[in-house]
Amino acid sequence: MDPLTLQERVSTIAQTTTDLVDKLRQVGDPEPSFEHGLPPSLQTNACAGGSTAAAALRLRLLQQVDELRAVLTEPALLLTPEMQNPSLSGHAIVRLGIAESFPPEGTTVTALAQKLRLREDLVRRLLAHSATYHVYYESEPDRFVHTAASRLLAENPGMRDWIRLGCEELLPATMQIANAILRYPSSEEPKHCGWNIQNQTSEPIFRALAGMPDRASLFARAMSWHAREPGFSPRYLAEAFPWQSTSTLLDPAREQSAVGSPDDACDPTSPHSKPFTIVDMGGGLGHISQALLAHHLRLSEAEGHDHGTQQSCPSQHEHDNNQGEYSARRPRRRSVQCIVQDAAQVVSQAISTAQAQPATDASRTVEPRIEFQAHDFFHEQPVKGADVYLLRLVLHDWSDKYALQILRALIPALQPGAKVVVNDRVVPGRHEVHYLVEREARDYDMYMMAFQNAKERTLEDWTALFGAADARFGWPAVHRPVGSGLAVLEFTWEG
Ligand SMILES: C[S@@+](CC[C@H](N)C(=O)[O-])C[C@H]1O[C@@H](n2cnc3c(N)ncnc32)[C@H](O)[C@@H]1O
Repeated sequence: MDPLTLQERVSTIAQTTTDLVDKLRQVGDPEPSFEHGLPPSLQTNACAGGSTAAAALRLRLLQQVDELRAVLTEPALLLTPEMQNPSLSGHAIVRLGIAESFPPEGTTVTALAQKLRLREDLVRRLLAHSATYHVYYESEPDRFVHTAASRLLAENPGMRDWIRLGCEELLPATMQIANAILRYPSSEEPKHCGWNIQNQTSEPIFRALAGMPDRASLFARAMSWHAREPGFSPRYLAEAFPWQSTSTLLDPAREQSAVGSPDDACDPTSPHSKPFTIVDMGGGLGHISQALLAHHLRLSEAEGHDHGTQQSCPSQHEHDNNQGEYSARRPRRRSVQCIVQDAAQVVSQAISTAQAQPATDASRTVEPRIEFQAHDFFHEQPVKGADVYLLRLVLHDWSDKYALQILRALIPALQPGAKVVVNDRVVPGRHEVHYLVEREARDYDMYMMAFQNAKERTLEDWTALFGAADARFGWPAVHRPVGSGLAVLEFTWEG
């Protein structure tokens, strides 16, 4: 426990504030405000840490202010935040259509209530409650205008879906965690969790939702919005991805040799002449594979290669005549192909979504390198000998019992040196990070517990899981991109 006095806390807050303001001035950004929200240099996932110096200072300030606030709060109120939160009015504001009907220029309560055919006093009370959380601002009696938060609510359907998902599915399920544990104390079954008790069904959530199209659709929309949050951008994975089949993230010398010489790339008998194959297991609609391929194309272009596809190999004559020059050239990157696997119905949706989208230059280059394949990851992996098997936000959906089954079903496909890349949350260890950073991961751990009897994992949990699946998975290379909510763990199959 931190023994700082109030005066010391305030002094550190003042110092961090001064540093932050200086940093914003240096980059020419305005200060944050309720009206406009955060300036560009601060727009990152607060709890994942900052990708800029200003964002890191903002995170430090939030932590210091949170501690000051908590130390000044009555313990009884620390224990009952659910009794005081913006969702008390926010959910109704979303469900009743107030959020999207609120005009950009602001409105009187009377006009808004008439437009929505709602009782005026109810609309007034909902907005007034929300305004105490800086969502709307009462600029004069009975007239409200937007803040940055309410504008986001008005303009962004994904934000509204996320609020509904939280209030209608997540929170009610967490309130049944204790009942689930009492009823099934040692179960690892997905159907024995809070969500099932709340919804009085013995079907695991995703199977049950298949029979509830409206709720399934809300779930899918909210999750895909959440996945686009800055801390979940696929670019973090793309940048940390082991692009060379035998490289490690931490060993540039090996990485260099693994790229292969130009001769390797052009020798059909060399392993470097085959496309680098990524199997994106539980890859949904293929959005992560698309991002990986687009990143790889940029890498190849930056290195002056022809997208890494048709590698322009010299003729024997050119080769003989230009041996010195040729050897001095930069190594080539292998071309990349992705195989996106998911449940059959998701794969059909992925194919029809891809066909419905208008072709762009980027999609014309990326899409031929993506193949969709229906595959249940509890059954033996059909794609043998790929370079990378990617599990992004997949294993956290499953208890250890089922995560082990997924990993063991993969083993027959693995060749020595193959990578299994996990892009998932790593719950920080004790005192490893500030508690606000840990809190976010632990909040999600509670949701996973309530949903599928699943879990978020610490690094020890991840290594123990892979070790229990098979000792040949080895020790992971761990990459924690700054600003990302997810880590990249790279296990190399030692075969
Ligand atoms: C949380 S989503 C992650 C999607 C994607 N990897 C991403 O990072 O956005 C989990 C995915 O696992 C898929 N899934 C669930 N059970 C599966 C199974 N038995 N076999 C294959 N895919 C499955 C779901 O359909 C869903 O697309």
